[in-house]
Amino acid sequence: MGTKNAGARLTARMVTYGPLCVGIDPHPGLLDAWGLTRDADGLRAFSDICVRELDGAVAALKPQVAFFETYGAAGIAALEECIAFARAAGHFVITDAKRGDIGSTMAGYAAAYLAPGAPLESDALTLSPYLGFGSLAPAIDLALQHDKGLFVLALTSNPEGVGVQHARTSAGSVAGDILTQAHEVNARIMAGDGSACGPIGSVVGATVGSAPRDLGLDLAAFNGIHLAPGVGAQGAGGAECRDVFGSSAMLASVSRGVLGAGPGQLKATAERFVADLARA
Ligand SMILES: O=C(O)c1cc(=O)[nH]c(=O)n1[C@@H]1O[C@H](COP(=O)(O)O)[C@@H](O)[C@H]1O
Repeated sequence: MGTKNAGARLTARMVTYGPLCVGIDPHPGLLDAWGLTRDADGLRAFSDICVRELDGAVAALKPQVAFFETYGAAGIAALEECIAFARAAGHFVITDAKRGDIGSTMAGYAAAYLAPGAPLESDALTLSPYLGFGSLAPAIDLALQHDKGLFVLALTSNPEGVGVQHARTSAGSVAGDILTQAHEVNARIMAGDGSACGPIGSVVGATVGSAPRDLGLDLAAFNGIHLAPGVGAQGAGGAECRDVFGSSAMLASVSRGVLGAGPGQLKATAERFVADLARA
């Protein structure tokens, strides 16, 4: 194990570049708008532009696998190239696959994205804990073994998540239980490596408004990074991030809000989001 866990490494990047992650989400309409083809060549060109223009501008890049899977094997090959190129350029890559399964199947997903040398090896992976937080154990074990990061869905940015995530449990709420269990894993790792932040982050949408308060959650007490999608196209900005997260360690995630600006404008647009977050 290295000297700094993935959460601590990402924290250092957030200090250097600001708390912004840009999603590489090659929507078909964006491929059209960028003058690219709706195929693997288009995905490859789209990814290259994102990686090059956002070099030295953001703490992390987050390729969303769905937009690559659409094109089958050729799309997955483009995703492999996207991740490898971004990591080689020095980016911290959070692959957004929202994986969640059980036992050996979960282990398979984890190996795909977190094992050193795997074709899709990333710095971190998004996970869905809605088959039970404990079902994520194979991914957690592999992530800890190889100093990778995980982002576990807690309070997602979409309104449909409420019915599941706000459900009450004996200890509080489903989302609260997920944060608690992630916190416990982080505490163990931080005790071992002396870091101020653990490798298991959460996903809490910047659009969730008063939900954390309503559920009695103290996001600032969490010992990992909150990945906060919902900024930009889904309506949240710096002010909403401040209201939801206060002084928490928060990494705002924007896809269309940056990508919509088009080639040549990605860096300047990302910098405007960083400035808005800094003001808030
Ligand atoms: O895990 C995510 O990144 C995620 C979680 C969530 O609660 N909401 C959410 O929108 N996302 C992802 O964040 C991105 C949001 O894209 P934009 O709405 O275009 O900024 C998409 O790739 C979503 O899949």
